[in-house]
Amino acid sequence: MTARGDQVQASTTDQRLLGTRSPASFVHSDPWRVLRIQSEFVEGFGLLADLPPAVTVFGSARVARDEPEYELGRRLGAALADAGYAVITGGGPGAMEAVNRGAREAGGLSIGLGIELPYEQSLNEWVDLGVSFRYFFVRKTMFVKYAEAFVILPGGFGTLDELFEALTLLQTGKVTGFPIVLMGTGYWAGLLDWLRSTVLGAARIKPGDLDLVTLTDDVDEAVDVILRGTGRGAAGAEAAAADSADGAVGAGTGAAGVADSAVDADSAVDAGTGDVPGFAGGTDHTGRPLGTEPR
Ligand SMILES: C/C(=C\CNc1ncnc2c1ncn2[C@@H]1O[C@H](COP(=O)(O)O)[C@@H](O)[C@H]1O)CO
Repeated sequence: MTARGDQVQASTTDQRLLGTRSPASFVHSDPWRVLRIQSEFVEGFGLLADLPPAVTVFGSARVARDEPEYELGRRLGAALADAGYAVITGGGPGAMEAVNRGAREAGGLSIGLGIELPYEQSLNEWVDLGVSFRYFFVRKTMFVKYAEAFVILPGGFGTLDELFEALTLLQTGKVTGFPIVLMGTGYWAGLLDWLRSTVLGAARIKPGDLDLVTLTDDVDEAVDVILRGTGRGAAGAEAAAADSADGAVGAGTGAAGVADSAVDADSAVDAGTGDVPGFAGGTDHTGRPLGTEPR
């Protein structure tokens, strides 16, 4: 910038920064919030950049520990860990806790991306690596950017929001080769019927849009769909071979991709060893800040 004559200010930027005490209300202004938003992205990217291949699982915060859905989440977390995936959840109670718990118990990496809520809320005790976000939209970016697939367990508004965001990202081609598995045939049947009869009936979606999800009650099938859809393991190699024989390319085939230039192609995933080179900035399951030591 050049300022001459009347445009020259009486003080320098440094003088104003160092010499004036801003009113506290400044921290509630939008420019200040932009900095906070940026810092959440930086913290999230920094924490998660070196994750091994991961799957994000959504589901109700209100599932009790003695409900069958809790057991389902726990088995799913364990099966994903056994298949070599880190597991990412919202870090809360209910189905999120069940999935984190299953992953930890099976020796997998259990991640929780919490959200600041009006009432006190901490990450569940089964989270090994976690961070809490102020802003839903920043947290949502992390769920997509650092996972190769979504599994959606039965849930309420939060889960439905996450399901439909995932569907929209796939439908609009913002992400590709990104399996979405809905678990709980009985729970989701009514919604899928309505989508088929009313939404598809009114031509508000196209027939292929309903093929973007796989519906199952079977944990092994869910994992198999993910391995195939992301081109991993024996199931993935088989699916890739079938694709190349058919010359077919499309959603659910080949390695997962993200059709957004903001997302790095080489997102530092160490698929070879599954090692997690070193995390800083998060908390462990006791709430202690994680150090910079490699795990
Ligand atoms: C309501 C209760 C706790 C809320 N705590 C949450 N912690 C973390 N993530 C949450 C929480 N509530 C909703 N979410 C997100 O939405 C999905 C669950 O929403 P639903 O309406 O319960 O289906 C979940 O996947 C999270 O990402 C009770 O203590």
